Parts: sequence; C-alpha cells; structure tokens
Amino acid sequence: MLIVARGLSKRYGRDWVLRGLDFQLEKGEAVALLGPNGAGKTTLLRVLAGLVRPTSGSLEVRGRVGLLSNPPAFYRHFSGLENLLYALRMEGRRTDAQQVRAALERMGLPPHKPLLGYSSGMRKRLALARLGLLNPEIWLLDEPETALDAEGRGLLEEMVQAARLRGGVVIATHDRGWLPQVNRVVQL
Ligand SMILES: Nc1ncnc2c1ncn2[C@@H]1O[C@H](COP(=O)(O)OP(=O)(O)OP(=O)(O)O)[C@@H](O)[C@H]1O
Repeated sequence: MLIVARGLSKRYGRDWVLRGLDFQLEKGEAVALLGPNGAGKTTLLRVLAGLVRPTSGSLEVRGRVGLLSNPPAFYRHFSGLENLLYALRMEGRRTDAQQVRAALERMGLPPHKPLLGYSSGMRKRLALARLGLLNPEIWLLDEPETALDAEGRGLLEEMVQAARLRGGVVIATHDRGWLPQVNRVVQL
C-alpha cells in the first residue's frame, strides 16, 4: 500500500472541507478523484502531499510524492531549462543538463525562453517534464489535462500509465475521459 489515510478531516475556519475520509492507494493503481467545484479534491491532494496538515485523522505515505498543481508554479524569470535544473537541485538530485534538455525536447519546449513567455499549455508541459525528471513513486495530479492540446494530452496519458506501473497515481479531475484509464474512482 502506498497511501493509507483513515478518518481524514480538514476544516478551514468553520467550514469542513473533508470529513472522516478513508482513502487508500495501492501500488500499480491509478485513481480518479471526482467531485464538483469546491468538493475538496485539491485539498485532499495537498494533504496527501504533506503541504496541508489535516485537522484530524491518520495518514501514512510510503514513497516519495510529487504534486502537479493547477496551475503549476515556476520562477517566471528563469528559463524552462533553469527551472528544471533548479527543481532537481532543490530535491538534492543529480543535475544532468543533457537529460533535462532531452526532457524539454520530448515535451516540445524551448529550453532558453523565460517562463514569462510560456503559454499555459507550455507551463503544463514543463510541469510534466519536471515531474517525470523527479520521478516520485506517487504522482498526485490536480486537473492535469487543463490547458493541454491533443498531443500534450497524449504525452500526459503515456506518463500516467508509466507512473502507475512504477508506483501509483491520483488524478483530481472533472474530465470523465480519464475513467477508462483508471482502476478506481473516488467521488468526493
Ligand atoms: N487555504 C484555504 N483557506 C480557506 N478555505 C479554503 C482554502 N483552500 C480551500 N478552501 C476551501 O475549501 C473548499 C474545497 O476547495 P478545493 O480547492 O479543495 O476544492 P476542489 O474540489 O479542488 O474544487 P475545484 O473542482 O473547483 O478545483 C472550498 O470551499 C474552498 O473555498
């Protein structure tokens, strides 16, 4: 089991966003997290990623976690290449500029353009390249398809299937097109 969460609750002020939620992720699994706007999908991903502390409940996470936020965050004045090298360095990982350039090329991204000049789809592609390079066991994806064109969606789906085989994937989404590609649906 990669994630075992029991009785997770999260409250912001007086508002309960999650209440007594049990959630598990097995190795080899891809899970779609569905629910209307404001249901708590992003909050759950942030709790699972360790960025938000639950108000109550227990959480065990076995493996490295990577979160693809929507929209993804980058340093605006750094280029795509610099952003990826920086992300690897921050994680204490070996930085191989050739490997990073190859990842950018696979995603069809210009290495030297500052992020200020990237479109939202290009940013999403860069975030995917970053996650692929960091290569955690657990991929937490928040509306990953947003802003991607058909080719970008194809690259994303390939990466999701590869990540699922190596570990596990949770996809928070409104896009029911994911349903044939996941093992399980969790409705919030
Ligand atoms: N930092 C915060 N402070 C206060 N309230 C918050 C905070 N983050 C989220 N919320 C509230 O928690 C609720 C759930 O938000 P969340 O973003 O998790 O929903 P979601 O299911 O991801 O929604 P969407 O489908 O619109 O992306 C919303 O009512 C939101 O306003």
